[in-house]
Amino acid sequence: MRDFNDNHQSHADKNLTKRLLTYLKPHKKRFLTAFLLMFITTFANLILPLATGLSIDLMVNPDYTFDFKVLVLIIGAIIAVAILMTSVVVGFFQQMMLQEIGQDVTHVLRKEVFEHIENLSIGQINLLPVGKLVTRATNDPGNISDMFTNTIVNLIRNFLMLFIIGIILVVINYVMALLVFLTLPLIIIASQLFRKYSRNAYRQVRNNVSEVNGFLSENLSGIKITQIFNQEDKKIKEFKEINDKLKKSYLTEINIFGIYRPIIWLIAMIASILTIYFGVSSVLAGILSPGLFISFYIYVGQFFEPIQQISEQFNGLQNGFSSAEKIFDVLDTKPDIKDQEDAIELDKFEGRIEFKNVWFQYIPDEWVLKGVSFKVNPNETVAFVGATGSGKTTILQLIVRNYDIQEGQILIDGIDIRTIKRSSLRKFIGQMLQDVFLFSGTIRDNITLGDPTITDEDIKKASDYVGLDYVLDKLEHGLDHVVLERGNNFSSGERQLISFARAVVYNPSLMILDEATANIDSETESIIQDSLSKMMNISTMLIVAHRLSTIQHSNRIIVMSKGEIVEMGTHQELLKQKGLYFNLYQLQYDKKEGDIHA
Ligand SMILES: Nc1ncnc2c1ncn2[C@@H]1O[C@H](COP(=O)(O)OP(=O)(O)OP(=O)(O)O)[C@@H](O)[C@H]1O
Repeated sequence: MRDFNDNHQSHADKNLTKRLLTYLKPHKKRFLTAFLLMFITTFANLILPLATGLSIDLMVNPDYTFDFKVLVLIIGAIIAVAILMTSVVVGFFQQMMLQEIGQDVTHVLRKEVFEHIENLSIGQINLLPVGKLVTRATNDPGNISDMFTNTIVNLIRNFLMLFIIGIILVVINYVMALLVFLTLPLIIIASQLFRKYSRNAYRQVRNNVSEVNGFLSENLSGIKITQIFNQEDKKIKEFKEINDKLKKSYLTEINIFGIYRPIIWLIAMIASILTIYFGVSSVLAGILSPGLFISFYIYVGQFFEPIQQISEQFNGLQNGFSSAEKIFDVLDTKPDIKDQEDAIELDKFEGRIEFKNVWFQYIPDEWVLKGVSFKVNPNETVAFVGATGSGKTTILQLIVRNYDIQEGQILIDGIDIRTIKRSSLRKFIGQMLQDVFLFSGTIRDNITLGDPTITDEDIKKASDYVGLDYVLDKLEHGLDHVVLERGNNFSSGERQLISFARAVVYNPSLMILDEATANIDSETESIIQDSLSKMMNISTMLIVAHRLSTIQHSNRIIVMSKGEIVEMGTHQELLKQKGLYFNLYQLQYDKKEGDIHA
């Protein structure tokens, strides 16, 4: 699967544009109105220099009386103020409309990206760097919105201005206009170079921002380990390196802009000087009126502004497109585990589980489970033991269909799990995993996960079952006690108890415990085990535990080694076999053979 690389470009621009336009569709009317308003402000701005020139000509014309000139001046001033005011007001509404559209588009894109990521399989999510995903959900929608709100409209506005000013210049004096146009090749060369270098610089900035985001998100999560192992200086040095790289790329980008803008300004100055030289000569020769010369001069100043902006806006367009590509990459990544179209809804769960010659690999050609077969009957508790990495957790992950197997079959109550709706399957399963995750919020939020149908009474019952009541009693605000990010204000055992209550409150039929009590003291552990065995709705329990005392009383113990089942039986049966389980038990309790049989 792709890792949403920051460099690749694949989508054809046409398709990309088509797809992007679908996000504008709901705002078509507002967008077109904003366009119309843009035309109004553009024309208003373009009229004034011409009006100024014509007024000057009128003022210096001896054919008109003084009173008439004053009257024209007053009316002209009123009209100019009215035009300016209208332009400001219209500009305000145009901006408001565009910004609203931009925010709506950003909002929709962020939502789509997040919803899509939520539906990817655990296997796919494990492969994605969180920092990059954060960039996909924040910076990229922002770039697209900027493209819609600023770039496209202003790009069209600038082309329009360039075109109209060009015509006005030719109409006022085509010889002088040609002189101004002679500078265009220089501008085109400068703009091409600018686009090339600025595009590279921008790409560097993006990659470096992504790298900084990724580094921060990973290292802030792992800060405890950094501190415990005294690695702060090393991490600070590493961060300094990527931070320096980011700063350098920003500075390169700023420098490119810093060079480009004065170059355009210089060319504009050359054009202005030529205009003054030839303009004054033309006025003195009587070919051009003083007023139109001034209009021409102002228009020349205005002519170079859009030229400079167009190059920069092309970059904005490119940024928007490249962000769109990356977002669509995420959105086009199909979840690799999906419900079949005719997937069925489980209406009850009796508790039968069967693995039939299951082969599974996370990575091609690295088999983690090699032909695993076993059966679990209703009301049984089955434990999995074995060395680290032997495949115990993998078996549990497959039962909840976090991954699909490559060969064999997994049956739940005799039904292949690939034909059952995942949500329906998980409804019956309570999972207590090795890595407990708590969300920031309250204890109540963490147990109910926002499900309004779970009452405080349900929570109390679940808490009593798992021994969380002792923890809650100590807290002044009980269930409303605040849980900090990742549950950092609780001990590991307390965190396990909270997530235990979360698993139990949903009344699961199958309970999966993966090292669920590893951080809980033996006394609480036995209370929990007792309670779980009394819970009426739990028919089947699957346990992975390294502490063998935890699983001794299971109906069956399955011993795993290197992805295969090597032994199966009750605690006593396995001890008698004197195989791997016997060795594990001996190692753990440091007991002599005679003691074990006793
Ligand atoms: N997401 C993954 N991607 C690739 N390989 C994985 C992944 N998860 C686990 N593995 C590999 O699969 C093998 C079995 O892992 P599993 O977690 O099932 O072991 P386990 O028996 O539960 O170990 P432990 O007792 O340490 O929890 C290991 O070699 C592990 O490296």
